[in-house]
Amino acid sequence: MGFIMAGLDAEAYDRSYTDGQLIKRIIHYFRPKLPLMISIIVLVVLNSCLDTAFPLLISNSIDTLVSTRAMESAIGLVIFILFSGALSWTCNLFRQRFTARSVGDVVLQLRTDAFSAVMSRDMSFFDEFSSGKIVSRVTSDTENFATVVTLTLNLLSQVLLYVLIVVVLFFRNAQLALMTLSIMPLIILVALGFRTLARKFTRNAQRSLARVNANVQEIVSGITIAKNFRQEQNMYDEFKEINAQSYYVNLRSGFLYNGIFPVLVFIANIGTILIVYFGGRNVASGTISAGDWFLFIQSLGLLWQPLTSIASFWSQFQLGLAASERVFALLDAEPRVHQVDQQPVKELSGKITFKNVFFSYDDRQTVLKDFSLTIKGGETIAFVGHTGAGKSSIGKLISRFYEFQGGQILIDDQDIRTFDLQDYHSRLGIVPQAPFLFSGTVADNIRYARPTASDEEVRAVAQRIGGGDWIEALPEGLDTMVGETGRALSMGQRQLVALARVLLQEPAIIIMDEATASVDPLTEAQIQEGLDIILARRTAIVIAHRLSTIKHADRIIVLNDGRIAEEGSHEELMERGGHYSELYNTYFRHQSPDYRPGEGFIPTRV
Ligand SMILES: Nc1ncnc2c1ncn2[C@@H]1O[C@H](COP(=O)(O)OP(=O)(O)OP(=O)(O)O)[C@@H](O)[C@H]1O
Repeated sequence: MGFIMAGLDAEAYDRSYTDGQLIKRIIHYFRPKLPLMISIIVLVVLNSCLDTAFPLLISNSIDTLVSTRAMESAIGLVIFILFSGALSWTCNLFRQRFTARSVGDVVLQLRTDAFSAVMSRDMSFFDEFSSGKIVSRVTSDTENFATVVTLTLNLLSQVLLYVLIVVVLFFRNAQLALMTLSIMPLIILVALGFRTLARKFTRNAQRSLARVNANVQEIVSGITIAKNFRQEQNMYDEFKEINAQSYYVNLRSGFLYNGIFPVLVFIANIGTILIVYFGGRNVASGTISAGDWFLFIQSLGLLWQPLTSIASFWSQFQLGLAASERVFALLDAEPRVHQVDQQPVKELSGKITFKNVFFSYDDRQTVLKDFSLTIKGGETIAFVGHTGAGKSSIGKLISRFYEFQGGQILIDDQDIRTFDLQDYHSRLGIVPQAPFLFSGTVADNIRYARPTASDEEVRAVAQRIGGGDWIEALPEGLDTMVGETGRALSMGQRQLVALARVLLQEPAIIIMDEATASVDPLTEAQIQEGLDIILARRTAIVIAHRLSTIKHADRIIVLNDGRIAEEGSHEELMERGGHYSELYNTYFRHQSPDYRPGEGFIPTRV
């Protein structure tokens, strides 16, 4: 049992909505479709009237059969059956078409909203939640939402039919009508009890599917590492377990749904037995006509149908409601990064000030504690420090990807929280450690920074990086396809594209997480040349891994456990013989051209 439910907990941003709230939200989406919805309702009413008239007319005809004009009534009946059949078919056709159109349009809108909600979430959201699960909210959950609406419309037509038939039956014989309806409370009670269980089971089924999606997505993205470490069997075993969970969860909900239907039909059949027996007695005693008896028996099917179909619909109906709940939770997820104003960001000199900043990703650990630092406009700062010291976190805070909990961050002496974030990001160039390229050509990827840039501008910036030699080395130059995530290019080439991209953007502040992957000396030189151009005249925050970058920086900041341990130039810090010289000997010294393996370390004066 534990295994079946493991990992199916709600996401932190999930929330529960009442049915009323959900329906209100759904109606809100349908408001622009009002004319189409009115047409659908008119067609539903017409359909239901025709379906009610059908048994009514046959019942009347049975009564007239005993009269002398039996033949005439039979012909009239045939004509009516043909006419009402054709009309009902036409109404149904248009109803289905209108429904498909309006539901399709709403799903289109909902999916667009879900997608833009995902796009606007801050980075903490993506760190916290698996991309596979987010994907399934935008794709399959919005699809399931469509089902709920289509079913509701079908249900509406059935309920209307139900009401019409009940009215007709009461007019014919109130006593028999009451008897027919006496079973109804029992059916409703069973259906309601089932409802709570069904919602829970369906929600688990969706979560287990999202888990399968997330697992497959992670495995496919990390397949190189998996193969490298020969983890195929482990991955397979993990998938088998998650897939088996999905199987059991679905099996359980299948049993529930399949079990409920026969129960409801059984209760409905008790109603039929009552009507056949008591109705037959009434006919024999002459209280009701044979036609009326037929009408009651015939109507029973129509009467139970909506109730039993509510139950059989319920699986999909619940699936749709749970899906819409998940989509709305995604839409309503609270942003963690809060801007207090939306001021436009014009030219920036690039001065950055941290004033007593406190920052943590979660409750477990405070990454920056009372952190203060001023970076002058145009200055190049190299952050160094042991892994986990907080270097990248500083970059993420300047990028405004995460919210800090205390203190102030000022950009050009203005609070970072007052900026229009889109505007601010356009002044910020970010070069990640492993550059991500989108499928398309090299030129497309460079142009990503400024879509309006002409071919000449793209070519010009590419030429500026490393003299453009690297473009010649690509099979089709700037038109070379980079493949998914840039897989068709070497790591060095990807870095060069990323540099050209940021150069085209002309940002005021550059945040660069320097690549640790080693590249050949020629590419290294091209990258260095590109960096010299990019970092000049801009504020640059470099999470440095290469000795040459560190030596070229205006200032080196040594971080230790979220605090500044030392700062100064390479020479000053080496002279001091503290934390930096220790780091130098451990990490950077082997990159020096003067380094000879086996000659030992430069002694530090700690
Ligand atoms: N998204 C995250 N969620 C929770 N904790 C995080 C997250 N990212 C980093 N941390 C934690 O914050 C601390 C600082 O991480 P950070 O990435 O800033 O270090 P770093 O100095 O850049 O390390 P490295 O050189 O290895 O990249 C680490 O202890 C890390 O475990």
